[in-house]
Amino acid sequence: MTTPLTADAVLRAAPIIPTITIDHLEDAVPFARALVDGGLRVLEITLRTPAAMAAIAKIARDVPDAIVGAGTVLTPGHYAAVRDSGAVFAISPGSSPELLRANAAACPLIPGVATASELMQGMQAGFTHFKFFPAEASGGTSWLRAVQGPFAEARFCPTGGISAETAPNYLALSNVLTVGGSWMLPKDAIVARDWDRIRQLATQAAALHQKK
Ligand SMILES: O=C(O)C(=O)C[C@H](O)[C@H](O)COP(=O)(O)O
Repeated sequence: MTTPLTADAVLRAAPIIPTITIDHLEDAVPFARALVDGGLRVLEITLRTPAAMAAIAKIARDVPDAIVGAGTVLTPGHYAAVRDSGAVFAISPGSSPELLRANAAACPLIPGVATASELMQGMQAGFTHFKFFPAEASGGTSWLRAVQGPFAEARFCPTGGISAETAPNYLALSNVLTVGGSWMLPKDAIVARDWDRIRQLATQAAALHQKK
């Protein structure tokens, strides 16, 4: 078995992490290939559909350049299933004491936070890398700037309500390693299986990267 990537390496591997919901398992590989070909290799597959877990396993097997992880990891049970599915990382919109106790050695867990208290709980449990969710609704770049002082070691993947227009403002912050979002995945393109369009939108999203 290969050495697992750290949360830091996962979040530094691409400037933007698309948050992907897979309705049809047969879409998983062409969808992932389009994103990777466009320059977005870190993929968050949300556990919102019955196909999600099998989609992660298929992408892990068939798209070797992808760094595929699971999103919407809400419970230790989800985390354990994700770890066994071939996911390289697990990311959560929030954090519970039970989830923070998960042994994250084999598959880095990136818990979600939206308050200073949640950040303190996560850091006390040994985490330094977090999803900031829901980013726009929780204070956006102002929140991230405000926590730089008291929580200098914390690093973030802000997600939730971010667009192509606002992503560069987040990427300019020193405590932001990457930005998550679904703005480059329009529903009509997915339904039409227009993977060329997804690849073009991924290319545009990857170009937002400024200095990371
Ligand atoms: O399901 C999860 O684990 C989440 O954390 C939520 C997703 O990351 C956001 O829904 C993506 O945000 P949008 O770019 O606003 O679509």
